[in-house]
This record gives sequence, C-alpha cells and structure tokens, in this order.
Amino acid sequence: MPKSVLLTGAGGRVGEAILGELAETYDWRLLDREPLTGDYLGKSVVADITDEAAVGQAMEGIDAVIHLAGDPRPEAPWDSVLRNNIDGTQTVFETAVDAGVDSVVFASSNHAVGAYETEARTPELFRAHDGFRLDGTELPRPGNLYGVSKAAGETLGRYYHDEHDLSVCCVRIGNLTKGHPPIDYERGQAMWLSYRDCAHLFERTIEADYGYEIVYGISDNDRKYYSIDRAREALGYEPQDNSAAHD
Ligand SMILES: NC(=O)C1=CN([C@@H]2O[C@H](COP(=O)(O)OP(=O)(O)OC[C@H]3O[C@@H](n4cnc5c(N)ncnc54)[C@H](O)[C@@H]3O)[C@@H](O)[C@H]2O)C=CC1
Ligand SMILES: O=C1O[C@H](COP(=O)(O)O)[C@@H](O)[C@H](O)[C@H]1O
Repeated sequence: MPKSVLLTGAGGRVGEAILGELAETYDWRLLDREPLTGDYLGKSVVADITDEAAVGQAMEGIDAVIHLAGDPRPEAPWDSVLRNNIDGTQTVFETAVDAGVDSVVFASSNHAVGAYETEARTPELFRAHDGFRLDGTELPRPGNLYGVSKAAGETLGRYYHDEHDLSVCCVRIGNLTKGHPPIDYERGQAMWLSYRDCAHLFERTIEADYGYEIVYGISDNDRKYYSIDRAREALGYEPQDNSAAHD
C-alpha cells in the first residue's frame, strides 16, 4: 500500500516540482490556504497552517508530512515569518506527534546559512574552483529574518525528534528553478535545484530511515558550496542535474 503523505503548501513551486513527478507514488493529502487548481481537488484541504484543529484533522491517518507552507520571501517581515513560518511549523510538529505520524520533512532554506557568504568569500565562493563547503553540521548563520525563521524551524525539529522520537529531516533548499538554472546569477547557479532532483530528494526523505537530519537540497552543480554528501549518505540522494551543463 502506498504511504499516506500530507503535503503542506502544496499549491506552490516546490509542491509543483514534487507532485509533477510523484503524484502517483503516494496517497497524497494536499493542504494549502489557497484552493488548489488542477487534478488534485479531491484530496485537498484548504486551511491555514496555524489552525491547529484543521491541521490536526489533516494529520489523521498520515504516515509522513512534507511541510512546505510558509512565507518564502527572503525579505519577509518579522510578523509574517513569526506567524507563517515559526508558529505554523510548531503547529505541524505538535499535531504530527499527536497523530502518531512517523516523519516530518521540513522545507528549510539556504537563507538559514546565508551570512556565511561574507564579503571576503564572495564571489569566489560561487565558482567551481573554490573548495569552501557547508555540510549541515555548521551552526545556522541567517542573513535575514526569513533565515532566522528557517533556523527556528530546524531547532523545533530537533526538539520534536529528541523529545518525541519523531523522525525529522530538514532540507536546506537552494534555488529551485524550472527547466534551467537561473541566468546571470552565480549564486543561484551554485545552489540550483532542478525540478526532477527536487522530487527525487523529497521521495528519498519519505523512503529513508533516519532520526534527525539537516541536508542541503541542491543539484550536483560544479559550482556548489553546499556539500550533498550527507543527503547521499543518509537518504540515498542521487541527483542527475548540474548547472554547469547549461553554461
Ligand atoms: N522555491 C525555492 O527555491 C525555495 C523554497 N524554500 C521553502 O520551500 C517552501 C515552499 O516554497 P515555494 O513553493 O517556493 O513557495 P510558494 O510561495 O510558491 O508556495 C508556498 C505555498 O504555501 C502556501 N502557504 C503560505 N503560507 C501558508 C499558511 N500560513 N497556511 C497554509 N498555506 C500557506 C501558499 O499559499 C503557497 O501555495 C517554503 O517554506 C520556502 O521557504 C526554501 C528554499 C528555496
Ligand atoms: O529560500 C529561498 O531561497 C531561494 C534562493 O534565494 P535567492 O535570495 O538567491 O533568490 C529563493 O528564490 C526562494 O524564494 C526562497 O524561498
């Protein structure tokens, strides 16, 4: 029997990449505060992620959660990230534990570690010859309040794993762009995540056994300054794309 997976923020870009490849792989329940359009209407729940009762109901009978819903803007103001990203994520973890869900996958971000891109390191950091790597064991170092909210989500995940034995995987997603890497944007090329690698990575987060993980979600780009070794080791991630192939 396919696993039952709750996908929050299903109507967005990351949701599109995941469902584009994996629509038939799982028994999906799709949650978004906006009504979804397309073929998924029968399985959708319209609710705000901060609505504990509605999210709790959406968790019933669910094996795994992929939690994408939130404010994705790097320039988002505090009131928005506090409500949508921090309160909303705490609601997801708490209701997942109450419902006996096995695992929660949290959409973290490159912006949780954006301040490692110091003036001294850039732009060399974005180039293939540069050997600097972040591997997920470093402390968060956000460059904006949105990044702070993602670091908070990772810490909430750590707590719910340690205290409630929930399996938690935080994916520090790079730059998801459809079809090709961002053009004339070295940073974006270094952290490009193709749609098919995105779907494959999230499939691995559903299939693999783990306790608590932080991994980087990028394709196998020559320019990378995020290591994908942990995603390979812990999840069996095998990306197929590389932004250098589009130069
Ligand atoms: N697209 C990218 O390159 C990256 C995305 N991420 C993260 O991945 C997640 C998804 O991002 P995208 O799909 O690009 O964003 P998006 O804006 O395209 O989709 C987000 C979806 O979440 C829903 N949503 C927002 N707040 C909600 C709430 N309070 N309750 C219920 N639904 C809510 C929106 O209606 C939307 O459909 C976000 O958490 C974002 O921070 C992280 C790094 C990079
Ligand atoms: O977390 C996110 O990161 C990507 C890449 O960041 P950018 O500052 O280089 O654009 C961003 O596109 C996405 O909207 C955001 O959620």
